[in-house]
Amino acid sequence: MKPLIHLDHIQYTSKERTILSVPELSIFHGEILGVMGPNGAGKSTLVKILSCLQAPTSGKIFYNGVEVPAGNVSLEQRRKWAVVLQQTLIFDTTVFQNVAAGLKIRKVPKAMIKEKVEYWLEKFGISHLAKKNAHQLSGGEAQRVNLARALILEPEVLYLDEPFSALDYPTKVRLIRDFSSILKETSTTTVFVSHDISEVKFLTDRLAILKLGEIIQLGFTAEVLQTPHHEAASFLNEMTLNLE
Ligand SMILES: Nc1ncnc2c1ncn2[C@@H]1O[C@H](COP(=O)(O)OP(=O)(O)OP(=O)(O)O)[C@@H](O)[C@H]1O
Repeated sequence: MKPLIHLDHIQYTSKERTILSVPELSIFHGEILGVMGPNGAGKSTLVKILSCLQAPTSGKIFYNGVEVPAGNVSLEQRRKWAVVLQQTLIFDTTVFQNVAAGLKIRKVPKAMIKEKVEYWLEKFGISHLAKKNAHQLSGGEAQRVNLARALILEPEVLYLDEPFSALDYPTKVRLIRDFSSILKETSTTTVFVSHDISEVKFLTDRLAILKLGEIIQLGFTAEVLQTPHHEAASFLNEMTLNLE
């Protein structure tokens, strides 16, 4: 199977320090790839390089088999993906206008914007908030707006960098359940950075464990979690430590 995205000998160095070194990584159409690893392992750097927010120091990125000029990506190419971060980037206007923002920039006709926004507000269970100022939302509501704003653009790839980490547990569970069915329905190829094993177990098809800028294990999520290799095992054990 031909990958949607392929990294070939990607390195990112800063002040002679290697922050990321990925000899090879393929991401396939419709899959949800989880990325876990300790603080500073290079997870966000990987997402920034995959989404061309940051150019690698060396190496090549292929999208649908075609090399992407990492430092000089066209707007058309950039619009094929959406990035959602932990901090919600909400504009000081209504929820409706927040979700509509990307379509307006793309000059989509008004009637179609209305139809699409209503559809996505409904999908994320926030139709009742359409007229509310988005700055008055709870964290969970704001993250729903953020995700709706990304998915309304029908991105070919969705990059999520710890989008649920600021939410309380029940809010997180409800949002992840809704979000998981939306991702399955839309078959959106997704890269999902998380610190939470249960999130990763529930949402992802494959899992990459990163340590000191290198992928130390990559495989089907259930297999990686059940039979982690030596170094991945010690990281996963630390993740499940409790205070008792
Ligand atoms: N542009 C940069 N210049 C210099 N150092 C950087 C740069 N970007 C990241 N780093 C460093 O690279 C390492 C990896 O950072 P990154 O944010 O990718 O890690 P992470 O795995 O996402 O961490 P966390 O779990 O804490 O969010 C860190 O030590 C960080 O300080």
